[in-house]
Amino acid sequence: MRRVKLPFATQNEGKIKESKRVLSQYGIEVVPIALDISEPDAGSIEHVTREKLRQVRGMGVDRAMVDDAGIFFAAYHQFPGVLSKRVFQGIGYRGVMKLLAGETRQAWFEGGIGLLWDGEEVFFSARTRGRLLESLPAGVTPDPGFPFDALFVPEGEHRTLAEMLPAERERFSYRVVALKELAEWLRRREGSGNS
Ligand SMILES: O=c1[nH]c(=O)c2ncn([C@@H]3O[C@H](COP(=O)(O)OP(=O)(O)OP(=O)(O)O)[C@@H](O)[C@H]3O)c2[nH]1
Repeated sequence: MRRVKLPFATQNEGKIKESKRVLSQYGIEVVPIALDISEPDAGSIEHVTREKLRQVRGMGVDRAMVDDAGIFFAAYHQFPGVLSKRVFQGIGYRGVMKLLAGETRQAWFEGGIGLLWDGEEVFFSARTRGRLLESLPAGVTPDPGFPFDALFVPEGEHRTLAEMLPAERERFSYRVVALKELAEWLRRREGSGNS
């Protein structure tokens, strides 16, 4: 596939780093763009992702990617989900620990990626299951954009996502799964006839 530029409408540094790393392997150059998008505070990840895409389209952009993601605690119903950012900003690790005291630690991440490509809209999604530790492991400095990575141990692992190198983390990242699907879609779309 010839190199393509993919504008990414996000303010989250963690999402930018992860998507650049994955998509550069496919010849896709992620270019962050700052757009003023207001996020609905209810509904599914797919609903919020599609709503972000709708707003981007409304700004006259014809090629862009958006990402919406969140963590879901098995102890609660669809929570915090699309509210993950706001809930964490409000209650921090101390509040999360209180919410989960005496409850199942099972949790999953769910992420949606929306692609707007020459007027066409495509949605990709994936999940990663795991559990949340009862406290932050010693020596881990949480990434402000990905605070739950510091507590989240994916199924089949004993380390948190934050303790893994980026390349190791790829095996467990729902975002990477969705990004790879997006890359394959773009390869099919842009691939033929190009070097
Ligand atoms: O530990 C984490 N590892 C991840 O991989 C991850 N992905 C999402 N999240 C959390 O869920 C919120 C979603 O927020 P979100 O999708 O609304 O994004 P955001 O507002 O940060 O950026 P934007 O893309 O909307 O500009 C984020 O703030 C984080 O708290 C993650 N936490």
